[in-house]
Amino acid sequence: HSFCLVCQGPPVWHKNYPVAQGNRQSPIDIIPHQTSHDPGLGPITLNYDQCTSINITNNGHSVVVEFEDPDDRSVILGGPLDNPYRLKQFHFHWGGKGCHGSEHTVSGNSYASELHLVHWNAVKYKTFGEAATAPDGLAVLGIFLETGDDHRWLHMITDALYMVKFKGSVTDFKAFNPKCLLPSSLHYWTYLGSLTTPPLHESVIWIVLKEPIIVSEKQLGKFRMLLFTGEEEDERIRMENNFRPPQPLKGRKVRSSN
Ligand SMILES: CC(C)NC[C@H](O)COc1ccc(S(N)(=O)=O)cc1
Ligand SMILES: [Zn+2]
Repeated sequence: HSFCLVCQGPPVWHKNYPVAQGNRQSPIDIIPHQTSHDPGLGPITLNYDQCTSINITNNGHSVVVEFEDPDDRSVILGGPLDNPYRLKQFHFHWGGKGCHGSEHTVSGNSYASELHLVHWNAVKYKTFGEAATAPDGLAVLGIFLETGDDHRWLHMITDALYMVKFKGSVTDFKAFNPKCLLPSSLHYWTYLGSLTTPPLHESVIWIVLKEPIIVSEKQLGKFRMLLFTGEEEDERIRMENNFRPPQPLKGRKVRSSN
């Protein structure tokens, strides 16, 4: 079964996607004391105030909230970025009950889950698809999720998950501003990497926030009621452990904002 990360997952992706064994694959294990502090790295800015989410969908790999991106209404800028990058979608990766599910790890430790806010360089490229194949085409902001108290805004997402239980389902999800999912500090690590699922394009400038957000086990559990399988399939496989393990650093530098 294609979704099973054991039989058809990361270990065999290189057969159809040889770039899986490339020199700038993601995620990676971030070792903080081995990162280089770069005083030239400024802060990142998220201009999400004119945010226009459209829908929420189960694409068989994750749950994705998509945005209208006809102009620079919602952009990330600064930090390692030479241009503003437009918000296209955000999605999550998570584990099974009680076990961890982040993609990036920190000194070998993984978090319960990881949120990815996916942006594309609309200054240099005409479409997301074109940007997704260019070395400076995408900027993904990674935010770790740690279990603890309820997150006061995450319920807006988890309350909608029952509507997109099956692979291929989509439902309206308007006017959600992901700024409410940010931690208090925007300090980050940054490095050059890739998409963490096929086609694994080496087109991502990764910006991983150091501070996790706190969500409850109950909220996280609602992600695990999603299914990898479609409504018409008789097998019902829970969507969990949809994360790629860390990949070789291959000599890359990880920089730290401060
Ligand atoms: C190549 C384009 C057109 N299609 C890409 C496809 O939608 C997958 O897009 C993505 C987008 C983001 C990521 S992650 N986990 O690295 O943030 C993975 C795959
Ligand atoms: Zn992702």
